[in-house]
Amino acid sequence: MSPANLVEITALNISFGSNSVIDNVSMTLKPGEITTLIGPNGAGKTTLVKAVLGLLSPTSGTIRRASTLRIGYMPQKLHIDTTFPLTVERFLKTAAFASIEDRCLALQAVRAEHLLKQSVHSLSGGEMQRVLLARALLRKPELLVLDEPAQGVDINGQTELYRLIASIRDKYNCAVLMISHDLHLVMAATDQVICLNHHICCSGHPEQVSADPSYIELFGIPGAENLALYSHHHNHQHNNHGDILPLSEETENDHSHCGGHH
Ligand SMILES: Nc1ncnc2c1ncn2[C@@H]1O[C@H](COP(=O)(O)OP(=O)(O)OP(=O)(O)O)[C@@H](O)[C@H]1O
Repeated sequence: MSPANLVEITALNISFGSNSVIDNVSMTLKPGEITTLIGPNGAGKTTLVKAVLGLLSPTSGTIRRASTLRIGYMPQKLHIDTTFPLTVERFLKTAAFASIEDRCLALQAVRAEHLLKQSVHSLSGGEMQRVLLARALLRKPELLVLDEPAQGVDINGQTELYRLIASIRDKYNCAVLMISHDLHLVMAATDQVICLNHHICCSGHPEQVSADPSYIELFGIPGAENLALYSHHHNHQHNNHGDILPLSEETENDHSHCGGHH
């Protein structure tokens, strides 16, 4: 396995009985790279994520993980009994062995330190997702796996959440693998898009995928137009002081670069 990769998936097949859900999928996850899985309902996105997490075994093919890989997982939704009194602080304590400092740092990273003493039952959709994200960060993950992180979050909150995910990637240099249906919102904050419909229909940088005929066939032209509208052209980068710098030829051609551009 290449030391540059955190996860290497080769010719993966997963079937449930005669139902072939994952068909010959190969992909890699690298530190500092955000990979977004898109695809229609039932395409196998959750199945693929479960396989990456080690919760499902391949029918054939291989999944190699870097030894001692630490994974932080943010579930789509967490059902907490509303009769059970639970503050954010207690909720984070139940999740992983972590010091008070770690819990505060994780909450700071998601800009939710003010919620520490609040009941989890009183949080808004966006606040709850940020607390779930903080919980995933407690493991100091090298790979962060997010299953539809913006579920139940209003449109402004969604944009902010995806920005937050990109800033967490920058800060921790972790890989991010996420499932998303918010195609137009996610495009600006992703390095690699994998369009899955059991097999990989197309993959690559957001701009490439949104122009791919198999993507347009799956999601239609309006979807593609939206993406073109929202897709982010990296025509500059920033130094550590926030000054705008022209792109070097190398970075201009490499949209998966994860340095100071936005
Ligand atoms: N444990 C299982 N046993 C049998 N079939 C399963 C199992 N898990 C998933 N499937 C089937 O595999 C297919 C893909 O499911 P999966 O949840 O991976 O899709 P998805 O792309 O995440 O869909 P959605 O966008 O609707 O969440 C579905 O037809 C589902 O019924």
